[in-house]
Amino acid sequence: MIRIEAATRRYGAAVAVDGVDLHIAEGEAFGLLGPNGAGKTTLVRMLSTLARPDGGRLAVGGHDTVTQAGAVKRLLGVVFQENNLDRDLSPRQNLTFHARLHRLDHVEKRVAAMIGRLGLAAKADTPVDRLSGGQRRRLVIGRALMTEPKVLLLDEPTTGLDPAIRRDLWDLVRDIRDGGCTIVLTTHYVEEAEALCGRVGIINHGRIVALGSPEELVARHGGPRLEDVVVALGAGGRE
Ligand SMILES: Nc1ncnc2c1ncn2[C@@H]1O[C@H](COP(=O)(O)OP(=O)(O)OP(=O)(O)O)[C@@H](O)[C@H]1O
Repeated sequence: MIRIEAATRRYGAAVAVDGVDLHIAEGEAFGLLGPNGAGKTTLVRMLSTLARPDGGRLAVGGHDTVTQAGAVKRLLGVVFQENNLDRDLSPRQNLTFHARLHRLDHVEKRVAAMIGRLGLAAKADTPVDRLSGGQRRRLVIGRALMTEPKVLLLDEPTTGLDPAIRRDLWDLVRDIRDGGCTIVLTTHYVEEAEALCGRVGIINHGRIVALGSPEELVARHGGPRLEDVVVALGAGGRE
């Protein structure tokens, strides 16, 4: 579903992503794990067509992210770190606006179903301003799901949330994964990658320094936990 070949992106003299090769199969939940500045967001921005690679190529569903950006975008749901919701509007209004923008049919029904799925029925008509951080995050993810994407890109979906709320969001991500959507998620949190991802790439200084299932990485690099592997590979920084 996703093929990344020798992808490179520079900012001035700094290399944010440095020759990354990565294939992600349909239905996989893949985690990109690494410290601040490792290149995770840049890689996700390239996949989402927002940033062009300086070298190499990236393809989603067989479509090139540069020359076939429109086709790529139709397959994608993207959630970046900033919530960028309209804070004066309610969840229902935010989702309805998004659905109309994408010319979806049966908007009212779709929006009601999504609000139920997100567990936001009690807050459906409350301005976003008055929702908790966790509820806002759910809403942003739900908004990205409105178009029924084949691939969901989640850039640090739980950063800044407290642990209990983070676990609530994990349930939502598991539900999306179990529905067959391919997921690429970036995270600082080792336990998040272990909880959600069948395969993990550890990224540091723009390079993938280890790749495999959490269990494989622990076995290959000496555990006892994935966290030890991350630290051993020198990618251990956390917020
Ligand atoms: N627009 C930009 N202009 C200049 N440098 C940038 C830009 N975006 C990213 N960088 C640099 O590229 C490198 C990789 O950044 P990136 O945001 O991809 O890392 P990250 O792993 O997502 O980090 P974080 O966990 O902090 O979000 C960093 O050194 C960063 O300073």
